[in-house]
Amino acid sequence: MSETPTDHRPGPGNGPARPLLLVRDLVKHFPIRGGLLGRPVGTVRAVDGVSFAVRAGETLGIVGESGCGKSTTARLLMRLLEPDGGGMAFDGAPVGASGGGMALKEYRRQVQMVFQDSYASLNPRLPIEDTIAFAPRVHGVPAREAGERAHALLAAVGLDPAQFARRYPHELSGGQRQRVNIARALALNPRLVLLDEPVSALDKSVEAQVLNLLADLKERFGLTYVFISHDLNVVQWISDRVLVMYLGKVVEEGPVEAIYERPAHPYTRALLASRPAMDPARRRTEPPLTGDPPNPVNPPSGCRFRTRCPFAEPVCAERAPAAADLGGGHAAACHMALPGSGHSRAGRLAA
Ligand SMILES: Nc1ncnc2c1ncn2[C@@H]1O[C@H](COP(=O)(O)OP(=O)(O)OP(=O)(O)O)[C@@H](O)[C@H]1O
Repeated sequence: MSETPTDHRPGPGNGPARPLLLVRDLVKHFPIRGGLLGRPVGTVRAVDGVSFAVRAGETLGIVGESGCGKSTTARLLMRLLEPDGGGMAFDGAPVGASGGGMALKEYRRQVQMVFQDSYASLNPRLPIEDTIAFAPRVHGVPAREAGERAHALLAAVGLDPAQFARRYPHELSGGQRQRVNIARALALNPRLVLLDEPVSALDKSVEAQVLNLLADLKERFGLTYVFISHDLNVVQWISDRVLVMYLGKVVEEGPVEAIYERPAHPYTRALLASRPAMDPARRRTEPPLTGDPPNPVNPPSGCRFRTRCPFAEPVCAERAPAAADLGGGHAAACHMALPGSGHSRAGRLAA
């Protein structure tokens, strides 16, 4: 390929509602070792039964406080970590499963990732055109073609190849380095790009430029994004649908308008009330988020948010809430959120 990546925009019979990635009951527990012998003394339940779908052509935002399992989920999706339970299917094929599934090598070509730390993910000893051309070379693309692809991608991310191709990472600004990382992620013509806090380390003005670039590239190449961030404003701007995580669980998901205008889970409501640009009138009526999340080694029984939830009732300690379908693809895992649950607060929370 001498030009930029293939256009993956959905064609006839290939509509945007089709799940490109299906994630079911994903689990990752990290053992904690202690003492001189390094014996297991506990388990961090980083991701604890997470299910969702990413539809072709959409941007799925994943939000939640630090430590809720966003990055672990991304690393599981990339298969940089092996899940302890659950699985994934890409375009209908089970990923990494023996017999008939999609081989990890092919999956890793179709799914690429951009990390927060723009410097750490680039090889400091390689000119950036060689970094971008590296993966295509490994996949057997001839050197000249891989070089042409690198130049086309540099141009696509707004870096003039004549000026930038032979530069090293330390000769670039943070925003320019993140553009190179985006170009590198597109070099194998992926269909899904996982973006883990891709703009969190950038100044606000540069952040806006990189977000606009990501939106343009998505449109131009028909990409699908999973966009992970703790910044609710950024997620609102870029996402079509949003997944809210708390202590290794999905607590709410839905179209971006539903999550931001009609949040149903007390955690989502508190998160939104805590963000800086929150509408002052609404902020006054919402209980703010207080304290830190509990230790994921020993999460609360029942609903994990109950220890910080102003609406918690005895039932919340007794059993974990199932996801209540609120219509239109909006769901919340809260005993109080299900309309018709008969609970006194149901109307108040779902209103
Ligand atoms: N390799 C590991 N070994 C042990 N615990 C880990 C490991 N990686 C992550 N964790 C723990 O798993 C939990 C989830 O971490 P994760 O990085 O996925 O959260 P996050 O939502 O991405 O947070 P942040 O925004 O701070 O990166 C945390 O309690 C974290 O300390």
